[in-house]
Amino acid sequence: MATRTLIVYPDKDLMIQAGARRFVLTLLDLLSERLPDGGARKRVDVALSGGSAAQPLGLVLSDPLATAIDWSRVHFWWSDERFVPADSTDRNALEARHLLLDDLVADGRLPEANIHEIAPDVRPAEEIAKVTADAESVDEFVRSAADTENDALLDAAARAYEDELTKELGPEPVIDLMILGMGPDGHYASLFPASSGHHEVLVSDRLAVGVSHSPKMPPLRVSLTAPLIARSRRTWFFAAGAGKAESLAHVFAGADKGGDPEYPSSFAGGVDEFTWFSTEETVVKL
Ligand SMILES: O=C1O[C@H](COP(=O)(O)O)[C@@H](O)[C@H](O)[C@H]1O
Repeated sequence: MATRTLIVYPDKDLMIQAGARRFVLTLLDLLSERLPDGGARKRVDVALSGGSAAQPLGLVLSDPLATAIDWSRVHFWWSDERFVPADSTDRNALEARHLLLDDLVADGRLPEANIHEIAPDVRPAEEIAKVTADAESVDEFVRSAADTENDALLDAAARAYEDELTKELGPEPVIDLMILGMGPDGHYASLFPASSGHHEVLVSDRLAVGVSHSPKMPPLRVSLTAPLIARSRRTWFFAAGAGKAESLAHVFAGADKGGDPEYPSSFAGGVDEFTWFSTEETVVKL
């Protein structure tokens, strides 16, 4: 495991700009890397996240070095996804498509087949609205029927993603560059604190899991699991804002003790690199 490195910028804007440059240069380097046998690396697998960790993507194409990237050898995955319809603005994949991927696909640089999205919710809108309401019903029978339906769909989506990961990357998939964000409660991907009733961060026998009743909206999600995230070659965290200062301190303290389910980001890591990018106001409690 790589030792944790912390980089603290004066503000979020600089963190995002530096993140975009670092992303371009890292992709270029990974694609140009010579393997021990002298051969070239065939592909680079990147996992994206939503929210602030996605923001650098919007600046990538303005970097002059971006034209040197052979995007046909880059594959995109997600650390987590909101289980909503494909055209919902809540989709992390849609956000990344708008920020970067659509342009690359449109001009033929990135094959659509290199974009590995987690399945969306394909139920009709009225059915989603009804099941969503039922899942919050005071009637336990109604609530349990809604949960059963949602959980089955989430599990099917998680298993389909596991199948795609193993089909593409073998039985022990490893992501080359894992890009994560940390929420103010210390969650990463869609792995939430234990006190919110969630224990998915402790799941060790799956590559991806379904998450229902997420404490952050929308309530249905699919997430990569902690062991898969922790064995990524390079892992980057983006965490900015005074509202994340308390959690960041707990996450670092938890990580030093092997992980704290109350602050799930404490379970993350990287094999060759593990770097946190943050801002002055976010590190005040460290
Ligand atoms: O809901 C989510 O939140 C986390 C953190 O988002 P941030 O905007 O506070 O950085 C994000 O990394 C994850 O992908 C997303 O689904």
